[in-house]
Amino acid sequence: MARALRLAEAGRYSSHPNPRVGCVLWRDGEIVGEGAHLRAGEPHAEVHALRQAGERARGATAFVSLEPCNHHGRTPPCTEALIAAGVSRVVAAMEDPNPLVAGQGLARLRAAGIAVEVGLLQADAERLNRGFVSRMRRQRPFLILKLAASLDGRTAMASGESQWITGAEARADVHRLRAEAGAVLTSSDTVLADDPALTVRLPADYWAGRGLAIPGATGRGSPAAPTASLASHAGGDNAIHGAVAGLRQPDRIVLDSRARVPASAKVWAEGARRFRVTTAAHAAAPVAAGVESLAVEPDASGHISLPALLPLLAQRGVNELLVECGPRLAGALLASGLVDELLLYLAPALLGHEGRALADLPGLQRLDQKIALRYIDVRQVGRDLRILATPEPLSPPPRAGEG
Ligand SMILES: NC(=O)C1=CN([C@@H]2O[C@H](COP(=O)(O)OP(=O)(O)OC[C@H]3O[C@@H](n4cnc5c(N)ncnc54)[C@H](OP(=O)(O)O)[C@@H]3O)[C@@H](O)[C@H]2O)C=CC1
Ligand SMILES: Nc1c(N[C@@H]2O[C@H](COP(=O)(O)O)[C@@H](O)[C@H]2O)[nH]c(=O)[nH]c1=O
Repeated sequence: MARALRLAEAGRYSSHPNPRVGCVLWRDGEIVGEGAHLRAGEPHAEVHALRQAGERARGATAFVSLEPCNHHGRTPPCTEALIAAGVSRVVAAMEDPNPLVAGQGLARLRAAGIAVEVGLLQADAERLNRGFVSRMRRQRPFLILKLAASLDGRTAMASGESQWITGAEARADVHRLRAEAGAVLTSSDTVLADDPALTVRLPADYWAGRGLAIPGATGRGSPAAPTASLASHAGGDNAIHGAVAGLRQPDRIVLDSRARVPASAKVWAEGARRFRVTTAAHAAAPVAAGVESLAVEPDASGHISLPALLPLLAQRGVNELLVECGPRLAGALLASGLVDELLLYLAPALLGHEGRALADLPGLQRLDQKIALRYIDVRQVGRDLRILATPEPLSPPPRAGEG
């Protein structure tokens, strides 16, 4: 199963909106077939593994990182393929949270007389597909808030100047996060201040240095284009040995309640799905060609209602949402309890008290109102520190007469 999970990693940058899935077929003490799901619409991991195994699949055990599908989607059901191939046992790391599958795949296999087990390395499997799991179970994407700051927590100078606070390695790490995410979200104010591209721009040697060969990654300096080709390897059915599928560019989403972002903004450049989110009152305002305009009701502050927006993004297939914004939206997100993970890049520099804060959290007066975090991982990336933290659940507001 550990091998199946490693194989699933091959789809980390490409399987979106589908989950990352790997499959190993095991018979008489050896691997007879293996595969990974690389792209929506292309064969599932089980199909690749069965093709590689051929007749040797008969009587084999299939280790799959996710319950095999039992429905006709863009490809036929994997359950039928496993049954037809004569597999005798299926071990799945987790049930598929997709309501179209949700146990039915395992039930179908059992009904066909196949021995079925579920739950081996389940926590790893859930972590690998945390975005897909969030979209299916919570009807919203897994939300990662990324911020870059100086050691004294400043995200920009008072003038708004912020490029660059962190170094090249840390910024490359952010591009890797973008490549992994289904979508990158920012705000009107950040677009107006920075005119960000929000693209993945990583040279081929970045990936090669990580043991990954990504066809379509570019030579140093030029933008990475999405690619449809796969790396191939001798003897296998799909590209899974130390390779991942081609890069895709994440969707770009701009919160722009009053439709202030001009059509000339770099974020609207072609190469990915693009969404402008306004309030209904501004939904008809002109928008750049190829950009879908979404209307969401404002919240009490007059801005886009964040809890109302996230299900719309889930409906559009966004599994993991990376937010790259300034202190006001960051504060609003943290205060709303919608942040699943905070990634903070801290530069070895001090920018002084006049610089912009990390997160504006108006109304905090008492220590018990703090946004509490838990450090998950701390490491150095180039010259900067990278802190991965998760917010603790928000404490309920004090009742009248308390505090
Ligand atoms: N160091 C870093 O990591 C980064 C730094 N920056 C810097 O940050 C500065 C911009 O920061 P800032 O002005 O705070 O902008 P933000 O990126 O925090 O965005 C503010 C905008 O977000 C929207 N917004 C605010 N509150 C809410 C809410 N409660 N719900 C929904 N939407 C909300 C509003 O858009 P609307 O008005 O359309 O409703 C508002 O104008 C720039 O100088 C930029 O260079 C930017 C990104 C990253
Ligand atoms: N200043 C700053 C960051 N700023 C973020 O990067 C965006 C620019 O993206 P792009 O145009 O695609 O390069 C910008 O709008 C802001 O969200 N990021 C960092 O990792 N480190 C930094 O020091």
